[in-house]
Amino acid sequence: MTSPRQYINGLRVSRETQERLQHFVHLFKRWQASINLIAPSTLPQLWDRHVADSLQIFHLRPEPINWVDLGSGGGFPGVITAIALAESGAGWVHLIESNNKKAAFLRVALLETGARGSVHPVRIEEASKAVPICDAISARALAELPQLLDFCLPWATANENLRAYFHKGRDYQLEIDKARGRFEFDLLKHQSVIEPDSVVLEVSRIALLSRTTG
Ligand SMILES: C[S@@+](CC[C@H](N)C(=O)[O-])C[C@H]1O[C@@H](n2cnc3c(N)ncnc32)[C@H](O)[C@@H]1O
Repeated sequence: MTSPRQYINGLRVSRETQERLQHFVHLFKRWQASINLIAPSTLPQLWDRHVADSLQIFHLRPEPINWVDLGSGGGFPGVITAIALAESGAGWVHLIESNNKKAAFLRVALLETGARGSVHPVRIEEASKAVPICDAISARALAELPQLLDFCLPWATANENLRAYFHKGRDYQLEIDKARGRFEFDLLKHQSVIEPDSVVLEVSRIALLSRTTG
């Protein structure tokens, strides 16, 4: 897919959101020429592989809430979620990205698309000091599930209704099994609308069992 349309991989998108997404893609391509925001080989599939993949998360939880996106990189899914929220005029996405060049891009992208979000150029391990409470966490292409759950703990402790959304590839069951050894959590698996083998894991009631690996 090379241009936005009303349905992006079956996910409905309003004209206003389409226009903001189109502007984001335009900016993204300009910045990608000078800093590596994504693997260059995936640039031709920017809409399907990155934008639509990110939109899946918003479609699972479209109500205006306080999000934290860990390791936002070039803005997937954090900026896309912040753009999707813009129409409602409520809710907010906190983008956590420690790389200064990427953080600079994210700031420009949020500003120029009128998205509802802000950038925190800090390590994830420190981020709950800047954003102590949230309703939802997302992370894509960042780490295996046990590490992601570890990152979520400060927010899960502060809000027992926290839900986290993680894009995962075909080896997701292996990661779930590893995580079960260290954490208690409830889990829903959503089949990806982009990649047949992939899922979005929705995790809630996250609690640490043990810090040791046995
Ligand atoms: C592989 S990229 C994925 C980016 C984006 N989520 C995506 O799906 O395209 C991981 C990003 O997380 C950031 N990152 C990794 N570890 C981090 C940490 N501990 N604190 C803050 N950012 C981190 C990196 O700088 C990088 O931009």
